Amino acid sequence: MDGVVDHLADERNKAQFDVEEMKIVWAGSRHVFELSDRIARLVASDPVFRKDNRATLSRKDLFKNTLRKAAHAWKRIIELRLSEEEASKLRFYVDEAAFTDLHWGMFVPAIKGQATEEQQQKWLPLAYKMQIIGCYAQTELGHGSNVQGLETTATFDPQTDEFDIHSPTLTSSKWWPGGLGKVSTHAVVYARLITDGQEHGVHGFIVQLRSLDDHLPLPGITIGDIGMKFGNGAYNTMDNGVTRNGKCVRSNVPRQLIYGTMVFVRQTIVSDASCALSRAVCIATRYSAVRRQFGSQNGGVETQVIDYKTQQNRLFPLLAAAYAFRFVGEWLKWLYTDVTQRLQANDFSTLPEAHACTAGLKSLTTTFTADAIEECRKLCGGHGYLCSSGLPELFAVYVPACTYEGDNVVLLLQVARFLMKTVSQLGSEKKPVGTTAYMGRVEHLMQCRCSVQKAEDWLNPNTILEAFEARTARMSVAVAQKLAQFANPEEGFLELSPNLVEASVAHCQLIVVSKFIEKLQQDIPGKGVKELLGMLCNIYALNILHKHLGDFLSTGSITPKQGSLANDQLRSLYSQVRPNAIALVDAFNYTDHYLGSVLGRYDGNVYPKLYEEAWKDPLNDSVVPDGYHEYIRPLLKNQLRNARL
Ligand SMILES: CCCCCCCCCCCCCCC/C=C/C(=O)SCCNC(=O)CCNC(=O)[C@H](O)C(C)(C)COP(=O)(O)OP(=O)(O)OC[C@H]1O[C@@H](n2cnc3c(N)ncnc32)[C@H](O)[C@@H]1OP(=O)(O)O
Ligand SMILES: Cc1cc2nc3c(=O)[nH]c(=O)nc-3n(C[C@H](O)[C@H](O)[C@H](O)COP(=O)(O)OP(=O)(O)OC[C@H]3O[C@@H](n4cnc5c(N)ncnc54)[C@H](O)[C@@H]3O)c2cc1C
Repeated sequence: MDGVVDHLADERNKAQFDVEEMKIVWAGSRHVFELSDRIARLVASDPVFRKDNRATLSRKDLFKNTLRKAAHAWKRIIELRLSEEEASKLRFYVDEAAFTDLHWGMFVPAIKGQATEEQQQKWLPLAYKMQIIGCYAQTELGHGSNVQGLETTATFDPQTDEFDIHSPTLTSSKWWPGGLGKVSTHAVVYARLITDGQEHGVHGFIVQLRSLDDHLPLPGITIGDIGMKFGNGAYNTMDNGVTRNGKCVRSNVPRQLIYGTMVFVRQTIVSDASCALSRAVCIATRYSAVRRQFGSQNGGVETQVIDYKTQQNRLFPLLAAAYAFRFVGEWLKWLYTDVTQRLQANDFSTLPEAHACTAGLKSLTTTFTADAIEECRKLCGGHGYLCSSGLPELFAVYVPACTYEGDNVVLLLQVARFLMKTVSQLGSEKKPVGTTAYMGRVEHLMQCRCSVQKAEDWLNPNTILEAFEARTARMSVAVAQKLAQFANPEEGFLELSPNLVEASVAHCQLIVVSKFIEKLQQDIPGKGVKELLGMLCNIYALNILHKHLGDFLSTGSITPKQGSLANDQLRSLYSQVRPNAIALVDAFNYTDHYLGSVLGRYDGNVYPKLYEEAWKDPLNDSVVPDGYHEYIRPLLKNQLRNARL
């Protein structure tokens, strides 16, 4: 900030906690903080990684530009001998959806998680050196959610010792895989395995798609891009592909390990949610402190919009959620590491819980984040609608996260199956453990009474936890009792699916709240850091309680009076967080390059930069627009009408 006026300096001076220490908490460790900081600055200072022109480029130019950036990123990774961790941070800060996301995020993990030792030795070195580029080809035109409904077949031919991958119908074309359309040379293709005329369900196969010499599709394979997607720029940097037919290489994988890749990717999506959410919140918070409307007395300054309680009521729960998702993401990473170690030792016992947690939290955090980005746009008023605010593009890139890697409702129904199984086993030998351990106290939770008598009582973490546990246990038991009335359980499951989804949401919210509370039990250094995190935890929990008051009241988990007291406490928490708001978003340590927003600039110098940015639009290249002579001038001169007379 040397030599630059900091318009947010007063705000930064108000902070009541140690921002530098909060940066470490947010990053996860001092090591990660220092590494991220160094790589973020490296990317921000490199002109090739410029991204402020994305919204105005044509699809072809946009895509070529993405290829250029990906190639440059790889060059820098090699030149600087970056570690895997540094390289992945570099791709993160380049901040452009690209084929590399699928290569590193799905193709490599799928091989690592599903291929045999021999296959890994063959394919991983090629993939690590990017001598082959891979994608993940599961979804078809006709089926995405229903994986068992995929139509592509892989028939083993003992004569040639090969699998013949065949898409017999239009609907069996692979449709959506990122990177498939124009770039990938290889894919992990999911197909129904057939040997000796017998079917063995869906398996993954490594298939070469394109020649490594001239990039042309191999014989029998038709490939292309599926067309423009939502939003200009945004996800259109990605070539989502369609492909049909194909001869094949060889592979075969242990059935259950296919699930491991989905568990892994969903876990990473939860961590990514906190990044996208914190980014939107950072923009909206800084701008809310810069923007002033109304309230001026005798010609004095107007009120900063962040001081309006309605603005705080919309913004601060999103800020709190960004931190909450960060911590639940950390925990989920631990859970994933644990389940992976067990899977390697052929222990599948914790897979159902890992599946339920990753599926449920992926659904909860992405739905919330997509809605929150849009709310942040509205929090920025009219200027939020400008591409230079960064929010429209962020929304367009982010919103498909609610669909990819499992539609969010379909995933909540998976959680519901797990919950219903847990409830049905209550009272048996099998005790609920992990995230469902609270069900072990179901008798208490069905009849306990919330003890809150005054607003401050809601600051007690045990009180919050018990209210959330009671709500979830009661909703789950109620729907399980309704299910039991159906002669056919599958029919009952379909009929009651909206109630089941609601119980799943409650369960997932409970997980997030409980992991935030657990985080606060750790030793957290730095003046005021733990106190601020405690406030955010309470805001996250009490805001959910307020938004889902119907659940809490109808289950009798709290009384209407206690609901009202929770709301009073929320307002008081907003006042306490207010002076710390800017510092809390500074703790994300985002560069202006990464934020990509004039409204969210670190220095708060919004108006001159908005003005400057507007002049850069290609429409302003000429004062008189193209088309004036054909269409505007004749109108103004009434020439068309005169011609008719
Ligand atoms: C501003 C600029 C910003 C720029 C940012 C740039 C960054 C952007 C980067 C973005 C990159 C994003 C890349 C996106 C890539 C997307 C990839 C994809 O989408 S890949 C395709 C993913 N597809 C799915 O997820 C399909 C969803 N469907 C399923 O997962 C399953 O089929 C199902 C969960 C719906 C289950 O179906 P069902 O037929 O009912 O069950 P099954 O027979 O399959 O299984 C029965 C049994 O298994 C258990 N199960 C199911 N799944 C799992 C699992 N994953 N792990 C463990 N166990 C699982 C299930 O519970 C059943 O158990 P049971 O005990 O029998 O009850
Ligand atoms: C940007 C993007 C990138 C993608 N990248 C990849 C990729 O790299 N590789 C890949 O293989 N795939 C990819 N996909 C595909 C993605 O995984 C699927 O679109 C996703 O799994 C959802 O499946 P679907 O499209 O079949 O939705 P559908 O299942 O057709 O969903 C349509 C509607 O039906 C509802 N529904 C479906 N089943 C049920 C049910 N049982 N009960 C109640 N409601 C139900 C859903 O909630 C939804 O509202 C990508 C998709 C997008 C948008």
